[in-house]
Amino acid sequence: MATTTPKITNGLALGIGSTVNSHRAASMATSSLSYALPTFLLKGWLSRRRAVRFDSLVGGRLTRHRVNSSVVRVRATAASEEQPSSSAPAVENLVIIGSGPAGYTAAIYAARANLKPVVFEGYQVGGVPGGQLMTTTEVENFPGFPDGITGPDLMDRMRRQADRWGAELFQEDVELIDVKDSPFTVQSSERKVKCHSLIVATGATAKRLNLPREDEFWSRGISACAICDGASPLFKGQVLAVVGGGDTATEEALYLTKYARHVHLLIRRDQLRASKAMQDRVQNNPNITLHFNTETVDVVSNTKGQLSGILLKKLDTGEEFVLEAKGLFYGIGHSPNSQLLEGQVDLDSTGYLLVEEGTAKTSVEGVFAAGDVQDHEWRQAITAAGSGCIAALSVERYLTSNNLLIEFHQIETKLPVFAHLSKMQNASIDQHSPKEKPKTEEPKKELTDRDVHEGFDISLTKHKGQYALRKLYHESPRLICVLYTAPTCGPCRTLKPILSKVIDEFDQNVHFVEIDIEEDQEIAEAAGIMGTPCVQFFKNKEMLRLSLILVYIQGKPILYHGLIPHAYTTHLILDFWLH
Ligand SMILES: Cc1cc2nc3c(=O)[nH]c(=O)nc-3n(C[C@H](O)[C@H](O)[C@H](O)COP(=O)(O)OP(=O)(O)OC[C@H]3O[C@@H](n4cnc5c(N)ncnc54)[C@H](O)[C@@H]3O)c2cc1C
Ligand SMILES: NC(=O)c1ccc[n+]([C@@H]2O[C@H](COP(=O)([O-])OP(=O)(O)OC[C@H]3O[C@@H](n4cnc5c(N)ncnc54)[C@H](OP(=O)(O)O)[C@@H]3O)[C@@H](O)[C@H]2O)c1
Repeated sequence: MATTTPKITNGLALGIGSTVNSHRAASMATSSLSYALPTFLLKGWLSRRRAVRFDSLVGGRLTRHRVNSSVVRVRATAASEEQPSSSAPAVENLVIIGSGPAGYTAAIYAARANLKPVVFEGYQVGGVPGGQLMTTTEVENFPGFPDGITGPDLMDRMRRQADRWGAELFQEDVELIDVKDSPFTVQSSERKVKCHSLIVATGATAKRLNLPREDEFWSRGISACAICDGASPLFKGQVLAVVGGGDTATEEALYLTKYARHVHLLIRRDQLRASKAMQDRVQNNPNITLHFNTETVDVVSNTKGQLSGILLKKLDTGEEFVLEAKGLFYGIGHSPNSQLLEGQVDLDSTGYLLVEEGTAKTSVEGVFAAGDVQDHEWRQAITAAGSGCIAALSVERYLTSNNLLIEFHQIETKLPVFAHLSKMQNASIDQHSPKEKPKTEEPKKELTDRDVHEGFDISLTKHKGQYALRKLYHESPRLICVLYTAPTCGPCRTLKPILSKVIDEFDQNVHFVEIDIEEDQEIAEAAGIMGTPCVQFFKNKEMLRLSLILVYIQGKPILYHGLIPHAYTTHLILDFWLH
């Protein structure tokens, strides 16, 4: 964090240390591979741009402020205390790892207790930021929403609530923790944080079947997210299969009936594990066939190399046969995301974090666990949220009883200094912009009647829909970035605002088009989209094979099973193409 020389303004010593330190917006492969370019998710580029810190000397006391949207937080230390040097790493009260219902609930409680929790929301390990509910449609059992709420909406509300109360949110993966020495160390992809307490709320990740040909057809017929990929042209009007017998599998089967000709549910036992309500729904749906005692052995392909069927084995008779289907969706449960904790905290034999019964306490004092990572039984959004609350309240007690707690008071402020700082923050962001905006604006074209009718204006950077894409494909001299989304796709929501920010930086050099694959099926089909979100780039009527460029930029092979797990940044990709 670069801190400028403090200057005295109205009795405040201001040292602006914006957290802006990078323009990177790294990409992440999630579910689909389109030509050479896989699905993208971009890192929390914005999250590093939000905070402005300053210190003040008022009445002989050093006070640390942090301006963050509507809140100034004030940390008061006695005048006699040694003042921390700006380079000395502070020890945080609490770090929370995870951004599902458990992580955000813990963040809300801890922030309201003035602990100023640091939250690592995750980026590409352990699922999507926002957690498992980002991959579902309606959540009908979370109290307070009598008409239901979509998973992504619910998570968006929780995030905003945590943010509003001053939790410090970083969309980064935690890569390493050390809880053997106190204070603990938490190392993310971007920073190292010392803390007195830790809440692990890393949730769980969808399991794979590990079929012999799984890698070959992953994102080309096999998917673990019906909500993300079900609407893609590859699956529309086709016969599909879902494997699993729990709530996830039954929900996915029901969802897929919206698009598929017929759905087969492949259940390994002679009964479903799903809740009664879900069992009733699948059993009463004429578009779903249930196959009990059925093991999924492998997938088979046709002469064109497309997935064309599923090799099944009847466990009661031993008979093997091929079921014709164009897609296979996994709904076989989740494994706890506890790899980080191995060797640090006690886990059970299946990897779940062990907690003292009825508490959030793990085997290490000061380390607490919440949500699915410690719960192999209930695994619901509300139980995860509840355990997040318990963990945060436990942390508060722990810090108080060990005399470690430093309070960060929340002051809702309309102080002039806030407005002043906001301006400085914006200035600081502009200052850090990697590129000057071009001095000469592209001349606006005259609008034709058709343009007006369709609302198309080529001088604008951002567009929507296939008409715009066709026009730009033929007429735009710029790099065209196309984002394919689906209305129910949670990861698309995570990606959109971040990608939009990256596009803003390259404003006059790029055209951006969002294609809703449900609305513009034809173009999604022509583009070979197999899942969402998916990004493609075009220049001079040619699609750019970016994976090759990514390899070239990084100077080492980064393709992994056809996806880019930790690729270079879209920012750099755009940079490369623009220069
Ligand atoms: C398709 C589907 C539908 C569901 N529908 C419902 C429903 O309708 N009602 C209901 O009650 N429950 C539902 N559930 C279950 C519910 O989603 C989970 O019980 C709940 O999300 C668990 O919350 P969590 O906070 O423990 O973890 P998760 O939601 O799994 O979140 C974990 C978070 O940790 C982050 N993370 C992981 N590793 C790291 C790391 N190293 N660094 C930083 N961050 C990391 C991930 O990015 C993720 O954000 C559903 C589950 C699925 C899969
Ligand atoms: N609407 C909702 O409320 C909702 C929606 C989704 C999830 N959830 C909750 O989230 C939690 C997780 O649910 P889930 O459905 O993801 O997981 P789950 O309850 O653990 O069910 C997993 C299913 O997959 C089967 N399975 C596991 N491994 C398999 C394999 N290798 N081959 C074939 N089948 C296999 C299991 O079979 P067996 O039964 O034989 O073990 C089981 O039927 C649950 O607590 C659930 O209630 C709730």
